[in-house]
Amino acid sequence: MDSLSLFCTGALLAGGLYWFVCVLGPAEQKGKRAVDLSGGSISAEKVRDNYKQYWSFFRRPKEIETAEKVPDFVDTFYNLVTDIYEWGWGQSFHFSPFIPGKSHRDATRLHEEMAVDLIDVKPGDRILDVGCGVGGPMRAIAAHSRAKVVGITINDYQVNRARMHNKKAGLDSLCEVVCGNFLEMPFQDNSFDGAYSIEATCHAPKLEDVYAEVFRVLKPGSLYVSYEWVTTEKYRADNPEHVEVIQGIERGDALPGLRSYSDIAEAAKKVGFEIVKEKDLAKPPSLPWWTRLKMGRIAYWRNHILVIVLAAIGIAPKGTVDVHDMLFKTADYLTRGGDSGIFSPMHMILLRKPKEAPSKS
Ligand SMILES: C=C(CC[C@@H](C)[C@H]1CC[C@H]2C3=CC[C@H]4[C@H](C)[C@@H](O)CC[C@]4(C)[C@H]3CC[C@]12C)C(C)C
Ligand SMILES: C[S@@+](CC[C@H](N)C(=O)[O-])C[C@H]1O[C@@H](n2cnc3c(N)ncnc32)[C@H](O)[C@@H]1O
Repeated sequence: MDSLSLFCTGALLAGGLYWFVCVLGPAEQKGKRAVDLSGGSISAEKVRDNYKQYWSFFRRPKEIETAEKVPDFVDTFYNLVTDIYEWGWGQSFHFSPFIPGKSHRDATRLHEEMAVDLIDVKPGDRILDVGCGVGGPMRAIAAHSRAKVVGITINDYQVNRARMHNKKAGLDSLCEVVCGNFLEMPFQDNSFDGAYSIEATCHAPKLEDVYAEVFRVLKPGSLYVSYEWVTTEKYRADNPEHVEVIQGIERGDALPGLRSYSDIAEAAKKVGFEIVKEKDLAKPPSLPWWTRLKMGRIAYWRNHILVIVLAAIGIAPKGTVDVHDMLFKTADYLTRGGDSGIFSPMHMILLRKPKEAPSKS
């Protein structure tokens, strides 16, 4: 081979690699590139060990049942997955029903705006985002309602990402992000005009505990809406396939145990909320929320090859391949949960803190 053909072959290979990594790599809603994948606040060399530690929670079920350990385990999970989520999904870490003729981005935004419309918020009100991720919903909701949104997340890497995105979007005067545990929130009693949680309270070992905290910080008379992950009325605990799917969802999404749809209102009433409305937003006429996951399978294969290559050449932390593999399998369990109708990630409950405390007789 003469030097000209050698040069051309080299240039072609380099161009191909650039295209594969930098053009195909980024997510639909850009925020992260494959070459920037990290282990969140975990140093690159510790990602694999933390991944193993994450799995050990499931090998010793007694530990995961120990409620105090759950927030740490959830924090580790989000260190491992936050960059991959942003890269492959965008800045909103939740699902939404498919809407014909609308992009995923628009369908996501509409699902978020519905939450704030339900809690009847006025410009200037102070509202709480319980489990805010990197703030995709918070920014959409602040821009739509002009309310001041305070988000809380257990994961400090997400706090930094969310603050950076808020600034970039010019919404940092409306959006504030706090690192903390939603089971013991660093906020005063009766200090919010409304609250919402989008696919976040499923990480609480006991739903009553997080609902009680939201109840405490809300002003009397104000509203709270939550989109809950639940098993539906179609779930049968004696069907091995159902059990496999639900356990697969729990393991791949850091859940201490999925709740039944019928437990949600009970938990809310126990802490003092009035139930205003309850509806599974995944039910017809809504179109499947899992379409995007199902359609994305080819892209996820490509992503997997990319992650293997990047880890092999030392750009991505070694354990990223294991984490990506776990998510790949999780996507399949979620799709099966959706197809069979035994699982919903959007069981909506709208609650009011009564204007007056119930009288003690
Ligand atoms: C509410 C939660 C998270 C919900 C979703 C945002 C995420 C659940 C599963 C995730 C993904 C699965 C497959 C990944 C794919 C293999 C990768 O190449 C690109 C990212 C994925 C699509 C990733 C994106 C986010 C999810 C859809 C839980 C945790 C309570
Ligand atoms: C699936 S993400 C959803 C994020 C956001 N609501 C969205 O839709 O983009 C769940 C969020 O809940 C947060 N979370 C889970 N357990 C928590 C806890 N105990 N305290 C505070 N945040 C928690 C996670 O850190 C993460 O930000």
